[in-house]
Amino acid sequence: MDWTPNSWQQFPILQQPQYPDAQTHAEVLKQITQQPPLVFAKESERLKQQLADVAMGKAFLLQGGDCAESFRDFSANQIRDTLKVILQMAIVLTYAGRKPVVKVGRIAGQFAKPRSSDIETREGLSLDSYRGDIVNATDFTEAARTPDPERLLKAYHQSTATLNLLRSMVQGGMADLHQVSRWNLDFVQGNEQCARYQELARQIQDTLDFMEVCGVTSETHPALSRTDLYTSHEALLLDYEQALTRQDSFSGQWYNCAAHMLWIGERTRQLDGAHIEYMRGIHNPIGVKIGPNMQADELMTLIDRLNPENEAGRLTLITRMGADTIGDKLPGLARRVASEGRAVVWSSDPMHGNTVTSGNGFKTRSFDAILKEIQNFFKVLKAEGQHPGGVHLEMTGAHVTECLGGSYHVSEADLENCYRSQCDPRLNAQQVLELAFNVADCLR
Ligand SMILES: O=C[C@H](O)[C@H](O)COP(=O)(O)O
Ligand SMILES: C=C(OP(=O)(O)O)C(=O)O
Repeated sequence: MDWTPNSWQQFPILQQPQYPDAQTHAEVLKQITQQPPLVFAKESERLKQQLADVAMGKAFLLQGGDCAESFRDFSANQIRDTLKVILQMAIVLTYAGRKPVVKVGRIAGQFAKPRSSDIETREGLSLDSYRGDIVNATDFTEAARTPDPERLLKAYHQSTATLNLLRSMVQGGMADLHQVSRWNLDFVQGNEQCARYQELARQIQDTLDFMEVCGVTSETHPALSRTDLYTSHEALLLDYEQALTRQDSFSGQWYNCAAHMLWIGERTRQLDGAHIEYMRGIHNPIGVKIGPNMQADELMTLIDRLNPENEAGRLTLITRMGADTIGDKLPGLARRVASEGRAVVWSSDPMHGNTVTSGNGFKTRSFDAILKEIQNFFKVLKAEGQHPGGVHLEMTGAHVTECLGGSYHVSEADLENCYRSQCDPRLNAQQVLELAFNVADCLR
């Protein structure tokens, strides 16, 4: 069947808000259709080429950022801190793995959340579940939980402002390797990771000093002072994604211009569903979450639909199976993908299969389970002769206490100190750096 940006409307769809004010919803979508794109097709193609290197084992993918961006926490400092923690993790991984690290943020558009239940009930009152700031608000009142179409426009504008600042920061000097040892390490002071990071920074500085003597500086080699940071989000609200789907004037191909990379969530990847239909037609690099119930035949059909040309870099399979389940479930899938010669990036999301409720009622994840899922991911793929290509993390540069453990030993009692996530628990900056050193050990 021919694909068009709206052909998904002919297919069954899950996880969409029901807007009581349908007219305003239609008007807002029309306005978004007239807004400028956030990214260009050529940038998405460049990311696809870099992901092709990941698929071939020549680079590593780091994808991370907020569970859900929020209107409340939107600020320059928050964007800077998230970027910083992505760059720091990337430096640790680059140095350890001796391979380029492709950096993709869950940022500048990661607003919409799929939920396990459409309804939340508290003390006998049932309201719509919170679905991300792009849809409704967290307060438990009928007004706050009613989907408000104006939020689509607000999310679009916040995404553009976020991306604008990110572009300035990564091109304007913040990613300069010479800065690396000078970055304010407040967030790791006193922690054993601080000494490890400073030692790494010292080694990089030594190398840079040597290169400078040889005439290689940021001026002669701008790559030392700049980097690429790509954006990504879950393509969940298809009417919003459609409004930002544009035809490239050079190639005539369609691209989602709201982000460089989009992924399909575990809850919306039905083979005959609207999300697969939409994603098959856009030419961006795309990801799909692979939970523990995925069967090998189903996975092969999914790959055929989403990447019929077997283009390397087009498709990233993001496993999220649970630390204790991945060892049983992934080998069969990896073997089948390899035996049929499919060029995919394998990436590990160690967050979504390890969510638990703490004794004191917080939705949380333990650092140990997160690390264990990544270690098992590496173990399985190496045993199957496949490249463990990347990690996909919910993380923040802020000092939150949302995930348990790590070398600061965040305990159940600590969770209430700074639990700010509006949906799922994120790793904080210390936990990210600690995880980076552990992933680096896997890469070596
Ligand atoms: O981030 C992912 C999902 O939106 C989230 O895990 C769903 O959470 P729920 O099971 O509380 O709805
Ligand atoms: C919803 C998410 O994940 P999953 O689809 O794997 O549950 C997510 O990554 O935000």
